[in-house]
Amino acid sequence: MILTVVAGVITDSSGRVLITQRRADVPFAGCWEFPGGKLNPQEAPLAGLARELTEELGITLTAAQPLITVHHDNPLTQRRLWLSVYRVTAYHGQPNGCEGQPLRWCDPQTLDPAEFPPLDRPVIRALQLPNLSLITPEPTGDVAAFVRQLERALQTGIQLVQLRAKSLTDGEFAQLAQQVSGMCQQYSAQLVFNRPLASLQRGTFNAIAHHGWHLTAADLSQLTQRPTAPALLGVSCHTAADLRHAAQVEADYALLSPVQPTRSHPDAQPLGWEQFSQLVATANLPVYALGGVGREHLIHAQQCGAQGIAAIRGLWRDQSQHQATAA
Ligand SMILES: Nc1nc2c([nH]c(=O)n2[C@@H]2O[C@H](COP(=O)(O)OP(=O)(O)OP(=O)(O)O)[C@@H](O)[C@H]2O)c(=O)[nH]1
Repeated sequence: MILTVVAGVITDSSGRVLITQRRADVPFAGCWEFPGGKLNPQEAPLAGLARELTEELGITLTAAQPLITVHHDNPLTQRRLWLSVYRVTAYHGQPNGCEGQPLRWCDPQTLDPAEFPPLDRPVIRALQLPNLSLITPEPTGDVAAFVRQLERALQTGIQLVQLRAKSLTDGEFAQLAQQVSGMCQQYSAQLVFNRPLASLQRGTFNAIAHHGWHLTAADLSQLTQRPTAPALLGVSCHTAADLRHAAQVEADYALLSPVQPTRSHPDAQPLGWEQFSQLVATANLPVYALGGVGREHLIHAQQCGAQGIAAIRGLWRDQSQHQATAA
């Protein structure tokens, strides 16, 4: 049996999101959740969301966009629950707990998945992650120029940086990472290190503040559970099996590639947008489109269910710099 639930993320003018507390006499009693509920038979998702938000909060929904859809299979009841979460982008009225439920407005970065039903974990991550993820190009010699260009990229609003420098030794990487880490902190950007799993597990870079890990698909396949160390764990995926494994080890997000032909992996067979959206639909974690994409693909990627786009070339230099270089 399939049960479809819709929920809405309502945001106030300072970016806080509204969460509500479940009653004492229902499953996941006392947990916090995003307001919403089960769809009635034959009901369209947005109509169901509008009905639930009126019943629960007394507001009138006027516009919403998909954020993420996640699912859970219960082998005992043989029931699959689909939870489709929308960002509410416009509504009338003032939210109230019409059913007596407590309400709270929270900074998304402070949401604690332990206080929510387990299915909300990727939903919370989707709210905490930005929609652009920069992967740095291989640093070539002039480190100062590399760091200057990174700062320009951060100034365009990049909030998630993957430091990828395959040609550097661990020692050289650590030196560069030290500088990059300081700069990312200055711009409130999250930083993940793309290094072999063994170096990350050895704690080689532990002294460098506030970084997460990014693992290749090969390294992901070595994991049987989420490593305890990184606060943020990103993984590269190319297939449905990779995505399943990423969700099993509770990675925070995946980069799914290549969506389109890309210069960095000329021999790889592109997925195309159709297959990309099919894979994202059952991924159960936020997914970025990677491979031959740039800012101009962001809206399309999100329409395909993605969190956003990840890119080297497409985000390292903005369009005006490309034109200046070409001129
Ligand atoms: N609304 C909502 N439901 C969620 C979230 N996360 C999550 O796992 N669920 C699950 O989705 C289902 C929603 O069922 P519900 O009982 O709250 O739905 P409802 O408002 O239609 O209630 P009713 O059956 O009493 O009328 C529950 O199994 C709940 O645990 C969430 O963030 N928001």
